Amino acid sequence: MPRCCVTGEKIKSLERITRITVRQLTKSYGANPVLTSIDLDFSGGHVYGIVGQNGAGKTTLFNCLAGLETHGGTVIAEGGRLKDRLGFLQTDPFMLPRLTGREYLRLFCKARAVPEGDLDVRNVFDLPLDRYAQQYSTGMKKKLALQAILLQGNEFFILDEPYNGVDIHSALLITEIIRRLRASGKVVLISSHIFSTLKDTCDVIHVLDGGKMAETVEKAEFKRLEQAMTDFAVGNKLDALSLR
Ligand SMILES: Nc1ncnc2c1ncn2[C@@H]1O[C@H](COP(=O)(O)OP(=O)(O)OP(=O)(O)O)[C@@H](O)[C@H]1O
Repeated sequence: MPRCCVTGEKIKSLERITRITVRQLTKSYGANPVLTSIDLDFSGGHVYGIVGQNGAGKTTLFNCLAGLETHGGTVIAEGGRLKDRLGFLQTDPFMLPRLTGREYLRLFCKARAVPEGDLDVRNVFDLPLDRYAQQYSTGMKKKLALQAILLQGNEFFILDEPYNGVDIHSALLITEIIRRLRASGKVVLISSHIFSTLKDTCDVIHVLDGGKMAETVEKAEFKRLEQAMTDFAVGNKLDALSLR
């Protein structure tokens, strides 16, 4: 049967994002270059970390990959249309007023035409689903937004600071979720300002510096990267405080 005749549901199950290729991605705000000639390769079953100082361009890169910003260069996905298979957890997820957590999850499921199932059973973060999501705490909003993109069954996950604001149990759960996404062949891209969270989950860490990809580090080299970052961050700055 030709692919175009299969029902929408079946087409979805055939699609699998196996590889994403980013070439010469460039972004400027006015005359201000923010990302310069970024080349990246992502493949299924891998977790990629992005680190960089505040303002290095991580969120801008994510917005470009998610199609929320115009940019130069190309983002090519093999195996399906990226925007139909992308789950983007933003740093501060936006919640519409007067929408409960349950309605938020339903909206995301409807948007992808996937069954929502029993949301109380699937409420892995124990969120108060019948409260207005806008009134959730920072960590609760983050967990609700993550839950929503997981329910959608996406193939490519961009997690912008997924641990930001969440409690210790949720952080442990998120780490396990990321491991399982990798095990089931998904592509996961994470940014975090806490090195240990990346060390635990990533296969590769990309270092973004002033909008340029400065370094790509494999797992075997994470310790060296952590030490280099610590040396750079601390240096002799604390001498002035006479801390020992
Ligand atoms: N809409 C915008 N208009 C103009 N400049 C912007 C805009 N969004 C971001 N920038 C600039 O682009 C640069 C990169 O910002 P971005 O938010 O991508 O950095 P980041 O690495 O995610 O930082 P952080 O770690 O603080 O979240 C910064 O200099 C920022 O001021």
